[in-house]
Amino acid sequence: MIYDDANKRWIPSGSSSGVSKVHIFQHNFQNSFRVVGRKLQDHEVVINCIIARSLKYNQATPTFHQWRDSKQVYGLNFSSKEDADAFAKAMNLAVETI
Ligand SMILES: CC(=O)N[C@@H](Cc1ccccc1Cl)C(=O)N1CC[C@@H]2C=C[C@H]3CC[C@@H](C(=O)N4CC[C@@H]5C=C[C@H]6CC[C@@H](C(=O)O)N6C(=O)[C@H]54)N3C(=O)[C@H]21
Repeated sequence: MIYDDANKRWIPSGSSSGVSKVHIFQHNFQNSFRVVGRKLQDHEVVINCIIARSLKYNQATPTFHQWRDSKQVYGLNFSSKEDADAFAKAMNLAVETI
């Protein structure tokens, strides 16, 4: 999800709401990481953002985590606490590695 600051509400990122698979890719040579999320149904890319060293990852609830970059705030509504924990672990590891 993306936070629509103008209208003070969360909106599904991408063309419609739906379940996506979210990965963290490591770029070997540039020691950089990128979060990419794609809709399960049609593979639409719904999130694609670089993880910066300064990223602060906020676990607002056990299944809703969020972070911001210079442009916007990203939110992930996880389908399970286990998924949320696994993603948070990978995200924090990525931020520490940069
Ligand atoms: C200092 C700073 O930037 N602070 C950020 C957080 C942050 C801290 C440290 C580093 C990075 C970040 Cl990002 C910040 O405060 N932001 C980021 C934008 C977000 C917007 C709204 C308000 C409304 C209340 C709260 C919220 O979003 N919350 C509560 C749990 C709740 C859970 C599910 C998601 C699902 C969709 C929506 C809903 O339920 O309908 N929703 C929610 O409603 C979800 N909040 C926030 O959370 C707000």
